[in-house]
Amino acid sequence: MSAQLIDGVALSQKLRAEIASRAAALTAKGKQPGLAVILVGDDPASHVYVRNKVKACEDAGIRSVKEQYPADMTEQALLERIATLNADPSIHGILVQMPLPKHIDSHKVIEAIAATKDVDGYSVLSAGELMAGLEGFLPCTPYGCMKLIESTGVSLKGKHAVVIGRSNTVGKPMGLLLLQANATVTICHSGTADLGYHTRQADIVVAATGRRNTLTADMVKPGAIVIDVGINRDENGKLCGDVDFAGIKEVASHITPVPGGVGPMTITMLLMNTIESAERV
Ligand SMILES: Nc1nc(=O)c2c([nH]1)NC[C@@H]1CN(c3ccc(C(=O)N[C@@H](CCC(=O)O)C(=O)O)cc3)C=[N+]21
Repeated sequence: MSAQLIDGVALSQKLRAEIASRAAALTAKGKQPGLAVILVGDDPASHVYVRNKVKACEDAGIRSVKEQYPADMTEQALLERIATLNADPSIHGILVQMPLPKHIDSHKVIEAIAATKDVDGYSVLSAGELMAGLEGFLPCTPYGCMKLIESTGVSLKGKHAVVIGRSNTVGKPMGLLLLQANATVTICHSGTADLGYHTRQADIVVAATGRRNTLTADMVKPGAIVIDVGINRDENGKLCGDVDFAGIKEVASHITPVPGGVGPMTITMLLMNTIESAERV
């Protein structure tokens, strides 16, 4: 292996230690940070993620309130729960785990969360703040990816960054953050004609398609940084990302593993946003 591993667990540990000391300082002033996590339905992956988030809060001294509801919960009931949490001064962040059951309009739910508590950074206001270059809550996954890239010590200025994927939660905000860091940005997606043509020019590739082997070694410029946002299962049920790790690690200069890369950092930045929210009160 020639590439250096970008270790999301190690970076998370370092950042979570800082988060824990900020949480302790707030708690000493009688303002312990609090995060509400709402889970509707019984998607098994969602249960794992929510459990990890709650555990991470506990470890950092953030109070977490987990609310679990059946898949047939009405949209109205969910909106009422959010209204109650909006008004609760002990709660500084509200996260509604996605995806929601089909009969619930997730856009409406996200917009119901108080702007001051949108620690996921999913609301139209948070998205607009990022677009306008204003301070606001950054979506946790792209925020974590920026921290992972920063940790390599490589400056983004003048570099060509290629994002694969255009989701509202990852691809689009990722492109904006890279742009803000003075990279030249290309956003590729399922309609891109020749993906390899673009990625071969990239100094940094961020893969966020939710599809295994989206990026293979022949598509990577030697010395590139590769960030893998994917969480998929291979034919043996083993967790894997969007990139061919085994092949690309021989070509890239730095690469994130799955698991142990972007996933833990997503949770870390959620904790960070919750602390920032509590400090603003
Ligand atoms: N409102 C909302 N906010 C989210 O931030 C959100 C969401 N909904 N819905 C689902 C996605 C997915 N997501 C992950 C977080 C951590 C890991 C993570 O910790 N992964 C571990 C592995 C965990 C495992 O073993 O399955 C790792 O990559 O090392 C993965 C995925 C947050 N999401």
